[in-house]
Formats: sequence, C-alpha cells, structure tokens
Amino acid sequence: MTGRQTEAFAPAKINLALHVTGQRDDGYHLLDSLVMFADVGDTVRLRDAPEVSLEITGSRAAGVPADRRNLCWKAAEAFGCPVAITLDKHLPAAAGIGGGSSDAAAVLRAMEALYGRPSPVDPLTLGADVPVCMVGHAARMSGIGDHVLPLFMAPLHAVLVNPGVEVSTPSVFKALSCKENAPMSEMPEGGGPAAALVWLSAQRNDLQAPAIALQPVIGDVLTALGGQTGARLARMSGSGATCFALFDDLKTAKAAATDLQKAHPAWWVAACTLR
Ligand SMILES: C[C@@](CO)(OP(=O)(O)O)[C@H](O)COP(=O)(O)OP(=O)(O)OC[C@H]1O[C@@H](n2ccc(N)nc2=O)[C@H](O)[C@@H]1O
Ligand SMILES: Nc1ncnc2c1ncn2[C@@H]1O[C@H](COP(=O)(O)OP(=O)(O)O)[C@@H](O)[C@H]1O
Repeated sequence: MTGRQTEAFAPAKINLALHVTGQRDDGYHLLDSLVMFADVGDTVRLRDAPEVSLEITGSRAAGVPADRRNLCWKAAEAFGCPVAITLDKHLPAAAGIGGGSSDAAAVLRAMEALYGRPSPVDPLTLGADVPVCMVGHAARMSGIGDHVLPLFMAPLHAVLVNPGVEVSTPSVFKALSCKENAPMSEMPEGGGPAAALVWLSAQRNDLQAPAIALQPVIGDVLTALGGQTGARLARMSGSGATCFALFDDLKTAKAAATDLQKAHPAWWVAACTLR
C-alpha cells in the first residue's frame, strides 16, 4: 500500500427532458434526453488498498448496499485495481437522479487520477446512465444512453424535491403505454436561459405519467414545486420520483426551497445550479 488517495464529486443527474422514442428487441428503450448536472451530490474518496472495500457515510447512507452490488464497487472492479472506497452519500437512492451511476462515474474518474491512465471500462456496461455521467455537464443523451453529445449551456437554477418514495426504473418503463414518441424538437442555439426555458416548456418527460400512476405523491410534488413564486417549469427527472423546478436566479430558488422544506419536513429538498 502506497497511501495514494484522491476524491471525486458525483453530481446529481437531472433529465430536464426525457423522450422515449422506441424500444429495442432486448427490451431497452431508446431515449432522447437533455441532461444537466447539479452542484449537489455525493463524494467518493479512494485510496490504494490490497483489495476492494466500500464504506458508506453521509446523510443518505441508510439502505444503500455497501458490497459488490454497489456501482462504486463494480466500477472499481471493472477498472481492475484494488481500492478502498468511501462513499459520502447525500443523494436519495432510486430517485431518478442517477445516484449510483454518478457515483460509478466518479469512481472511474478518481481511478484515472490515482493511476494516471485512462479508464479501460466501457461505462455502458455499468448502466445506461453512466456514459452521460462520465461527461458530467450538459449533454444530449440518445440511443439507450450510449450516445452522448456534450453541449455548451448557460447554467440554470433549480430546486430538487424527492418525496421519500423509491421508484424502480424497470417498473416505470413497464408502465409506459406508448413506447414510440416524438424526439425532442430542435434545440435553440444561443439565447441563454430564457430561450432554453421556452424550448424546455415544449418538451416532456414521457416517464412522468407512468411514474405518477405508480406513486401519486409525485403529482403532489409537481404541484408544490409549480406553485412556488418564480417557478418557471416543474417536471420529473428520469424515472422519478425526484422532480425539479427552474427559477431565474439562485436566490429565488433558495427561497422556494426554504418554503417547501418548511411545508414538507419529510421531503428531501435542495436548491442548486445546473450545468
Ligand atoms: C431512466 C434513466 C434516464 O436517464 O434514469 P434514472 O431514472 O435511472 O435515473 C436512465 O435511462 C436509466 O439508467 P440506469 O439506471 O443506468 O439504467 P440501467 O441500470 O442500465 O437499467 C435499469 C433498467 O431500466 C430499464 N432501461 C434503462 C435504460 C434504457 N434506455 N431503457 C430501459 O428500458 C431496463 O429495464 C433496465 O433493466
Ligand atoms: N452508489 C449507489 N448509490 C445508490 N444506490 C445504489 C448505488 N449502487 C447501487 N445502488 C442500487 O441501485 C438502485 C438504484 O439507485 P440509483 O442509481 O440511485 O437510482 P436511479 O437509477 O433511479 O437514478 C438502488 O436501489 C440501490 O440498491
């Protein structure tokens, strides 16, 4: 053991729009999604060790598997070097914000830094969301998640809310009645946040209706977010249950987050900036 160590941030992944455009023969769905990343997230710390191990700390550690089932562990094994991992978990799990996928991408990035060589891992083998999480900033994701086009986008300010119900991604895809929907319309080039908001308002999350059917509280979250002063758009991320609302500035987002947390003490609420 040489004692080398490093850490990496694992930001929450937000699907600002998520269109399901088809289904492959193997059951995986074809997606067209605008993804951005928040300045709230988990942190992974890695150090050289004789074998892979994982300790989970943080406010959202409870219930997250601390063994080979964890995507951090899978990422380290796939990279092929033994490391002791500490995952400082702050994002709710099974929440549509890519917690496990972003953690896995952070482990691969940290291992690249620790060992001074590029990751040999095809991120798709760890999960459909891992390729976009390797980019870690605004991107258009398509295919089943394997095509990722990095984008330059102005930062957006948001409030994230999770009502504390876990949602299984396969169950939501299964509950989706129409699998062949229109892709996103052409994205504006330039125009900043105002143009992005107008464009986003005309897009959808096709998984939102089936997720609400499975967990009606998601509808309550969207109503609460949409009713906040200054909320420009409220929508669900990924397969849920986390929803977001967009605001013109961080100050207004923070005020909305304070109000929401006061009204719903059991909900996970975070004001953030998306990039
Ligand atoms: C829906 C999305 C949108 O970004 O986000 P989350 O809600 O998970 O955050 C992702 O596509 C989720 O990615 P990820 O969670 O990595 O998926 P995987 O582990 O590869 O797959 C879990 C299951 O989801 C379904 N799945 C996933 C991706 C995809 N394009 N089509 C699918 O049908 C399949 O049933 C698969 O068995
Ligand atoms: N590092 C991790 N963080 C959270 N959950 C993980 C992790 N690794 C594996 N899991 C498992 O993956 C499941 C989905 O979690 P997560 O990746 O947060 O959800 P989502 O796919 O909705 O974004 C969890 O229920 C948990 O059992």
